[in-house]
Amino acid sequence: MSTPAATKTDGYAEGGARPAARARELTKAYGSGETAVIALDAVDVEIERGRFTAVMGPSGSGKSTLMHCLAGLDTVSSGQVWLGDTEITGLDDRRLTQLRRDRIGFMFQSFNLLPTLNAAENITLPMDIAGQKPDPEWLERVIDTLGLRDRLKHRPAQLSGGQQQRVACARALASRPELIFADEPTGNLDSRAGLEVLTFLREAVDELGQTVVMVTHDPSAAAHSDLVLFLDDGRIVDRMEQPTADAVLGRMQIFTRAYTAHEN
Ligand SMILES: Nc1ncnc2c1ncn2[C@@H]1O[C@H](COP(=O)(O)OP(=O)(O)OP(=O)(O)O)[C@@H](O)[C@H]1O
Repeated sequence: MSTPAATKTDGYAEGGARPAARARELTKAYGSGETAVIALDAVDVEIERGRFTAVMGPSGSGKSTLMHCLAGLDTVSSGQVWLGDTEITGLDDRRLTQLRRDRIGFMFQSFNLLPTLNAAENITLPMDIAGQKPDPEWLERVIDTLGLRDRLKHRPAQLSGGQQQRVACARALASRPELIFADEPTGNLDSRAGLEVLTFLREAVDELGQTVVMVTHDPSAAAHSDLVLFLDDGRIVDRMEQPTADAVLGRMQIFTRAYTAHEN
């Protein structure tokens, strides 16, 4: 059954739970003067803890920029960003790097696995670099939830695309981050492997209590989330709770129609 898009359009969560991340009046411009591109235009958003949020919108609408600014991977032009209770706008590089390392897990379209390391070594690599010890109980749980138990000694070349992405997912989860950002995590996968990854992200939220933010172009991927935020032209223009692929597709088509009407 399709869920109609809610009328609330400011991207703010209902209720009072402490958000995993939030931004206020977040503006990001690339370049300056007449050639400046406003990638994000005074965005207010809250990422709810323990939920799976998808970010959708046309190409160039600002999805990746929003994710990068929320994750402290990119500087903002104005406005404020918080990770948990910590305001990250204004932090120096050293503290920002530390905060990202301690609190955030990343999954990108390219898995960024090291070919010479086996799956187990790839999973713990960021923690090894940081000189941190994974919580063994947690790591075991992640490995089992992701079905990687019998693949731990395999190198990336000996794994399927879906298995490689699961290793990337386990790596993102290994340090038990407060927040996982996934940028098109199914973009390079066939539909079966993509479904596996989405199922595991869902399980990370439902069974492991993680918070996930995923940028995607794919309505059926977004249907695995709890909430879809729609971006257009650097603004959050809509949100949809309990999305279905059909409802998301219908909402995306409104963008396409708007552009076509604009061009004609
Ligand atoms: N480094 C950059 N320099 C200049 N402009 C940029 C840069 N990065 C992004 N932009 C511009 O900012 C806007 C938003 O880009 P962004 O990558 O966030 O969009 P997106 O919604 O993720 O797009 P896509 O779906 O195509 O990946 C676009 O107009 C883009 O051209």
